[in-house]
Amino acid sequence: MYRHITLSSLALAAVLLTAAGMIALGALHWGLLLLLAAWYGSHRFGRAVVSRIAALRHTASEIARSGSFDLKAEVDGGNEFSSLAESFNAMMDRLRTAYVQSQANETEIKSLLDNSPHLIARFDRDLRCMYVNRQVQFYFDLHPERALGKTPEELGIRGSVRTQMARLAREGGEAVYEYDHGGRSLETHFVAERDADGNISSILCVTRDVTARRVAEEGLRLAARAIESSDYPIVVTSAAQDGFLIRYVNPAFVRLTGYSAEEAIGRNCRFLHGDDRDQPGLEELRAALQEEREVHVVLRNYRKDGSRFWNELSVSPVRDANGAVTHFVSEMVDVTARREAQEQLEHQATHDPLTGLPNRNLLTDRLMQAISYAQRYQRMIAVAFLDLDKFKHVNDTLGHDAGDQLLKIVAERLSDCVRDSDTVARLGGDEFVLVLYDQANEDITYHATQRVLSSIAEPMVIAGREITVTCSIGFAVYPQDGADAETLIRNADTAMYRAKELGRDNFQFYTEELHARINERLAMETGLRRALEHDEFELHYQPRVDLSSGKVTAVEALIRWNHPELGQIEPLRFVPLAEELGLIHRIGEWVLHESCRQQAAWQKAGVADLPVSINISGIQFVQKDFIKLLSRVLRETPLDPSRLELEITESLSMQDPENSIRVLRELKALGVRVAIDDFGTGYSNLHFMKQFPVDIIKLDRSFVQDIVRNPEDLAISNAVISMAHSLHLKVTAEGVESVAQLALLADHGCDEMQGYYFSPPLPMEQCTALLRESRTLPMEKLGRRQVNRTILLIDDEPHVLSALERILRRTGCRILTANSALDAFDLMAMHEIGVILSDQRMPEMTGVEFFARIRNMYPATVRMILSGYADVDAVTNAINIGAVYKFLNKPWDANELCTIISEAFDKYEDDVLRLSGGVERRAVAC
Ligand SMILES: Nc1nc2c(ncn2[C@@H]2O[C@H](COP(=O)(O)O[C@H]3[C@@H](O)[C@H](n4cnc5c(=O)[nH]c(N)nc54)O[C@@H]3COP(=O)(O)O)[C@@H](O)[C@H]2O)c(=O)[nH]1
Repeated sequence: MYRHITLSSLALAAVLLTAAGMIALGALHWGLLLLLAAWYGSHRFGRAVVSRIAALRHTASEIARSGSFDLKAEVDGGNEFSSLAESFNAMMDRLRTAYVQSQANETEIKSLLDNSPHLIARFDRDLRCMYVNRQVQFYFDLHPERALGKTPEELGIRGSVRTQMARLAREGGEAVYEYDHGGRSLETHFVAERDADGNISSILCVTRDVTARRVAEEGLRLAARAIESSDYPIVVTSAAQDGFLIRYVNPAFVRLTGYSAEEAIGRNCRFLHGDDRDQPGLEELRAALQEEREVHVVLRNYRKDGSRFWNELSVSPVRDANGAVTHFVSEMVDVTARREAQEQLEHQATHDPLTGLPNRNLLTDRLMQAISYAQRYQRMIAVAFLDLDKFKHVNDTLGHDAGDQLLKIVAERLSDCVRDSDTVARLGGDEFVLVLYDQANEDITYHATQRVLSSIAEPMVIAGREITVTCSIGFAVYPQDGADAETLIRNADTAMYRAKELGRDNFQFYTEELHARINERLAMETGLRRALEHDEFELHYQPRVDLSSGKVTAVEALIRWNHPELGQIEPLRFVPLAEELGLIHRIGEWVLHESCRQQAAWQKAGVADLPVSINISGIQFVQKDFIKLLSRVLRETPLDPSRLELEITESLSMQDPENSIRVLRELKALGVRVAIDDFGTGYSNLHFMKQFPVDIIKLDRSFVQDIVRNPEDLAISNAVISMAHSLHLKVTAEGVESVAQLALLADHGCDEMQGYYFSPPLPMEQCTALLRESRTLPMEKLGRRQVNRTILLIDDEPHVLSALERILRRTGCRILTANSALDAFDLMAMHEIGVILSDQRMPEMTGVEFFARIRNMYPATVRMILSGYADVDAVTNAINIGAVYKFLNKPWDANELCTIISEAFDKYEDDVLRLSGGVERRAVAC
């Protein structure tokens, strides 16, 4: 029984184990039913075990009913049934563990499938949906349960996809298929699954949405196409760690730079900068690349052929998914045309269009910069204001084109005269400004100025004619003459005016005194405009004297301006200003009227009937209706035209000689007398002089001033007198101040004199008195007195002179003495001297030097040196050139000296005779 029970128990255990196995496989329900069946089967094993088995069965059926693995079989009694119950309980524990694990796995798989972003489905061979995860909701808008059992068509899958699935279900294999579904791009991976026998059991489908990827790919494709076909050059470079090397260039880059893609790729973009590395944009670009940020710069780049272009460059970093910069994309825009247009505009705003030089704006800018530099480093700057002399004349005579050409040449010459670092600007017209930086001293400025003056004065060929212009320059120096650009330019301008006043073709530095003069000029400008209305002008009269009779032959009317504050102003200070201001016509007319009126008054009053001469300004002379005006005034006064004399300067008459001839002829036709004033200072053309219908030539004061001592002045005066006489003109010497000048001029045949020696210009009343008393020049003053055999002794030691005088009295000749060479000149001018005995050592000049001059002025004189010292070279030279006849030593032998002097007079008389071509010896009485 026991064995039977045991066997029964074993059979039961086997059944239970089988049941357990079934349970373990997940068929718990069925296991319990089998257990009950086994239990019924074992009923036959006896009633003894019935109750235990009943208990065990009860436990098992409770477990089956409740599904709870926590119920336990009773394990008491210590027999086989207890052991069975224990095993039962242990089995249930393991079943519970397996069950829990299986539940967890199932949940996990379901969760994985449901959480997959892809749609996963399985179809059976008949293509009915067996399984689908919950993504079906997203992809096909279906609840998963409603999809089960559906065919692809019922799920909306048709056409080629459906055909593909059917093929796989038939033939097996796998396939990837992309298709459009409801506007989205889906990609499904189909796999035909096989069972253990290798038969196709199902089709597994994994579908994913590739819309975003496709859009991105399309975007990339379009971007690549756009970049390739873009007109703007595009360059992609690597990031810093890879050395910013070019990875890509588009065709527009190739077109712009001339570099092929192969030549550019792998290089750093810096090859596009050439040697032009010092560009502000490059600094900015480098900083932006280091800081991995966008940047926009404009650079000068160079093509493969070396030509320059302006590149407006925009660089942007490209970042990867992690935000790290991997590349830079640069877009280039060729802005050369725009830049050049802009540069041209800027150039036009800052440069003079004719010469290309900086204009006033740029000049002021540069000067301001220079001043701040000079201030910091204690340097000097010279500002030169330059104005061409008589540029207007070139414009008027040759035309504006020629004037423009001249200005361009001047601009080039000025630029060549200064350093590259200096500035040459044109302010307009014929005004230029030079800024000479860093002038260590005035010497440097002086040399630069000399260069400018001589360079401008070089002849130039314009409109087929060679012309020469000069310029006047004024300087102002920083810091002493001004602390700002405007003041410096203004003061340089002031100095330039001074240079003009001083006769042009020179330069002047600005001074405070000049400033005062300019202020005065401004005051004069204002005053001059109202001077006529306020009756501030007056005429003074200076007599002219005939040198053969000593009588007054004419009076010259000279204007004076009685300024209410500045007092009496001489004409040289205001006439040029009146010319400049265009007031000279009215003033000239007043002078003409007043002088004619005065002459008529003197005539009427019986004071004198002499011509009155007036000065005519160049502007009046070329005035169209000048002759008409003259006739009117002569008529109104009324005045006999022969009683009016007009003085025109030599330089004015020679400016346009043909026109002068025409006007002078008209004047002559009117019956007016004409004098050429300041003769010798201009450049007379004798060919024209011959044709000038004039009456008098006035020898300029500058030659008269030094005529007694200066052989050249004497020679010029002589030449003027000879030339005038050969043209049958009279000569008036101007500015005669001394008897010596007078004597010498008379001796050389001068016809008239005017000067302080006889009378200064006098106010009308005083002149009337002079004329009324018929004052004359004493005749004894006229010409050198001729007394036979006159000797001149010259020595600065009075006792030597008296000793010589004592000895030479024996010779019977007239003895004149002088303590200096200068006194000797005067005596020579006034007397006819045959022999001169001079000391060698004198304060003003040596005896040899004195004789060299005398030889030129009075060639017939016999010149001897009497000296205690012998400068052998000088004396030998003097004897060789004929300046000295004999050299005598101190102390002298009285008899021998008298003999030598007598022989010297013989020689003089022979020479005079020979030179005059005469036959008679002049008086020889001693
Ligand atoms: N258009 C006009 N110009 C005029 C007029 N009046 C004068 N002028 C011009 O001014 C120049 C200077 O004149 P002024 O200062 O009057 O000088 C004259 C004399 O004073 C001076 N002079 C005469 N004698 C002497 C002398 O012995 N020594 C000396 N130092 N100066 C002397 O010379 C001037 C006369 O010169 P000139 O006319 O050349 O005969 C004057 O030259 C005119 O150009 C006017 O009304 N209109």
